[in-house]
Amino acid sequence: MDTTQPTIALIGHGIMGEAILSGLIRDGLTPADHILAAGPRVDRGEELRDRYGIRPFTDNRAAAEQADVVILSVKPQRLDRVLENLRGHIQPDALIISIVAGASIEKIATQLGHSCIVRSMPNTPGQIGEGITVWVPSPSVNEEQKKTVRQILGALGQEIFVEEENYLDMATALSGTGPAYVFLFLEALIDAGVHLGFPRRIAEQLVLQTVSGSVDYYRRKKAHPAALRNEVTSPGGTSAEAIYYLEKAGFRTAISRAIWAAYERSQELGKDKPTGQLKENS
Ligand SMILES: NC(=O)C1=CN([C@@H]2O[C@H](COP(=O)(O)OP(=O)(O)OC[C@H]3O[C@@H](n4cnc5c(N)ncnc54)[C@H](OP(=O)(O)O)[C@@H]3O)[C@@H](O)[C@H]2O)C=CC1
Ligand SMILES: O=C(O)[C@@H]1CCC=N1
Repeated sequence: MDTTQPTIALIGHGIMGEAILSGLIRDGLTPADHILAAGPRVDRGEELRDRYGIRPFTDNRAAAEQADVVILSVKPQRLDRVLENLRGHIQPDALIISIVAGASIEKIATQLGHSCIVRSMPNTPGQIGEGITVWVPSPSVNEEQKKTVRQILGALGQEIFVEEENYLDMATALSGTGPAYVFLFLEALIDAGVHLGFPRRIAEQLVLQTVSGSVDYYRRKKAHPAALRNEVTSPGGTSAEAIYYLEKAGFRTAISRAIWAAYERSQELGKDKPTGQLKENS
């Protein structure tokens, strides 16, 4: 094992944990034997070892004790127990990177008894290096460590450094949760195509290329989305008719309210005892 390379421990090796470790290996940033992936299921650890060559652990402490960088990638509801268990088992100069929705730097620092923390919010397209991550460091993260953070998070795609932690709850609502909105929209369009009478395969092809083509067009034209929408919207035409119905159904308001709800939920998840209560009529 090359001792000059940092050792990275992932505490939680689910969807996002795998996205991070696969990105690190794919980009040649970390040799697989420097990645320790901890989680309760032996079969999952073995699956990741066989697929990537990483070192699996079922004991979080054993992994964290050896690591220069500890990445917290468990569900928010598991975090309290995990932090309590890890307290006193982190190297004094280790860097902690959390991707846990809602969990504040202060909460992690207090529960872990460690001050060098980065809070981040990636998203699932990071699994193919096409994600975006927003991150904020605690004051004790030094410049060298910030470089390390950029490299690690860069393995998931783009990364954006921010200085205000409140942006993290906002990013959780917009980009962290964002793929869920996009997939729901894709699903709704495909189902509408099938409802019209298209075979599903053709509806999927039409929707996928329309959405990806529109995104690429927007990226290249650098025009306001409303200007590009107007290009499609002839007076008295089909687009004007469809958009009238979407606006009448409260399309924009529904999206805006959904994102505010996700933002508030992210703030709630950071509280000591996050609940799973559904807020009816809100
Ligand atoms: N999914 C997403 O789109 C995004 C998620 N996040 C954040 O990433 C974090 C992980 O989410 P995600 O990867 O989706 O969730 P997963 O459920 O896929 O992964 C969580 C992993 O943690 C493991 N685990 C459970 N308990 C412990 C424990 N005590 N110690 C160590 N590992 C444990 C689970 O094992 P087992 O399955 O055996 O229980 C599982 O492998 C969350 O905090 C979430 O907020 C951030 C951005 C995007
Ligand atoms: O639903 C969730 O809690 C996570 C956080 C970001 C995306 N999904």
